[in-house]
Amino acid sequence: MAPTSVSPPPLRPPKANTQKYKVALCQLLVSADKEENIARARSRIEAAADAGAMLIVMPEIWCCPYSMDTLPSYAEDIDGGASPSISMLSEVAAARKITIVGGSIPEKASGKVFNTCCVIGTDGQILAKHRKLHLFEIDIPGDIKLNESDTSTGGQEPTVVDTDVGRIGIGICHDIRFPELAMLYRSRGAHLICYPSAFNISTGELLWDLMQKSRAVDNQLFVATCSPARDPNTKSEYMIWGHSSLIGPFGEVLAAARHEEATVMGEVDLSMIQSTRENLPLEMQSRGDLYRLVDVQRQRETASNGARARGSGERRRSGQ
Ligand SMILES: NC(=O)CC(=O)C(=O)O
Repeated sequence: MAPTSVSPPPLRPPKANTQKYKVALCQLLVSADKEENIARARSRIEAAADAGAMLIVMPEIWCCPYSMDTLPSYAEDIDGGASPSISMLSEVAAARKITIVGGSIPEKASGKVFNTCCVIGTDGQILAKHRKLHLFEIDIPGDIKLNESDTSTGGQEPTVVDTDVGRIGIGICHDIRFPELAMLYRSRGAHLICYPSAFNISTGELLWDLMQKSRAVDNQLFVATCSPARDPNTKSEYMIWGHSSLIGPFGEVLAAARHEEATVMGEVDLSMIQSTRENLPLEMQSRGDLYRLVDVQRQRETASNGARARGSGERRRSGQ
């Protein structure tokens, strides 16, 4: 099948028609005690909502330590309704009428473990579930070695979701390294891409700022990242980088944490997307005659819809 190029739909206003709103990034200190983590997260989210945040972004793996050895023992059955972490997020979202990008938690489903982000709407319902697509595999001799695929399974679907505060694309940590995913989200009309993350100090110092700004400026949209806080007393070799940030469509740093526990707030002004794209019209300048993004998922859907339509046409003609 010939690839079809992808151009973005016009940006739709968010459901609540909110052009400007506050985002809170809750950079939580995470311990081995799940109940304590949930209680801590709840009080940070409530405090951020009280301070006016309409969108809260949580870290990658915030209900337990980001440790491949112990992760599966903390996994929760989200679809089976046995997830204390997601229940808490739903309760708070509904009570405070806020949207939550719920970081990620280990999810157990079909005998597997996924690294999963739930997006919760202002009525407390799960609007979308994103399973980390690209598992983190790294081996720098003498520095860091980690294989997420030893314990986790990768997801199969990119995630773009309409919320009261706009259209949001989701990636989890290592997903940020794949520019095509962010381009796909832009092509599907995302205003903001959220990357709950848990970068470590080996990669974070050089790459963290660079990648979040790149995803934002390449696609001329907002990027929000949220990490757990660094625990200076950790016995784990995996030392968290931190530095949760909100980046604007021109690469502006609108909010940034350091490495310790903190909630940082920044403002998203959706009109900045349009003005950046008018001031610097990359979309119009891009050379679609030389290169282009292919939305493989949409292409598959179109092909299978076409096959279904042809099948039913043939059945009608043959009187079946
Ligand atoms: N959790 C991760 O995916 C970590 C990562 O990407 C990193 O560079 O650190």
